[in-house]
Amino acid sequence: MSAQTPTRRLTQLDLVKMRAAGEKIAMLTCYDASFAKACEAAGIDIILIGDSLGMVIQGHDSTLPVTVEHIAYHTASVARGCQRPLILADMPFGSYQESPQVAFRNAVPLMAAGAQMVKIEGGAGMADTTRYLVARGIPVCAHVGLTPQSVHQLGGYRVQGKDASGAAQLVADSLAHQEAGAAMVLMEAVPAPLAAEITAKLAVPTIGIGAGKDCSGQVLVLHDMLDVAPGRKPRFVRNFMAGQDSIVGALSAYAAAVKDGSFPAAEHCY
Ligand SMILES: Nc1nc(=O)c2c([nH]1)NC[C@@H]1CN(c3ccc(C(=O)N[C@@H](CCC(=O)O)C(=O)O)cc3)CN21
Ligand SMILES: CC(C)C(=O)C(=O)O
Ligand SMILES: [Mg+2]
Repeated sequence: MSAQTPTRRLTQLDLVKMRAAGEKIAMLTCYDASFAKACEAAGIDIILIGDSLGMVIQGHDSTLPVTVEHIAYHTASVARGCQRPLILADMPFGSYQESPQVAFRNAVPLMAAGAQMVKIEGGAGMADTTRYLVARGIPVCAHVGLTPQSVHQLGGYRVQGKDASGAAQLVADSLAHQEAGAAMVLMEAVPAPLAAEITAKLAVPTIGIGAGKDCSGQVLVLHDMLDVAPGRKPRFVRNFMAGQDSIVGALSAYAAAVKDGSFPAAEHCY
């Protein structure tokens, strides 16, 4: 954007235009106002207030203990810190699975806190919830593939869609959410060729994390790509702090690498 362009929040319509224009969408998780300001300075398009905050902020070993109140608190903090990025809030474990009605009730405080879209995990079985929220004015991003809130059912944080039936299921899951009105589909830890096939089949933008370079955009967990904590990281993480002397520099390097297609490289893919 030029300096003259008035700053306003990106909307789901802007994401559709970006996909159509072939401009990659750069998304990052973020949980507070100061980092939101840094994300904005770096040209990040979408900020996700992820339930990964349960792990990187709260120190739990899964995302399951995160509540609607936690996400709302961090969403309000992020919203105060930036003007341009689209604000996407995760619906946490237990806040939407029971029924579409419960999902709507719990999406309300997230939208009131400043979210423009909410994200729910799950396949075709959650499409009716997407439909219910969308019919009531709440844009939805569907999160398919590796769905961390189901870690105990999946038997760990494992790559999804590796065999033919798993791949067919992921295609069906993504199409079901699009048909139900999802504005965006996020795919986590799926083979790159499968994510490319799904992106080609869908009209809505797709966001990948460990899903190859052919998605419409990419997302990473902020603390992972800044290499805040030592230790083993998922294959899809790249340390963008390396060679940078500031946080905004690292975030800008990430945005640039997403936009020019150099991230993710083959070494980050399944
Ligand atoms: N800090 C952080 N980063 C994340 O990306 C993240 C979270 N937390 N919390 C919620 C989930 C959990 N995530 C994870 C965690 C580990 C792997 C992982 O290590 N995967 C193996 C793949 C194993 C296989 O081949 O099936 C890998 O080696 O990448 C993937 C996603 C992604 N999300
Ligand atoms: C890893 C991303 C996609 C997420 O859902 C989160 O940060 O909670
Ligand atoms: Mg999440």
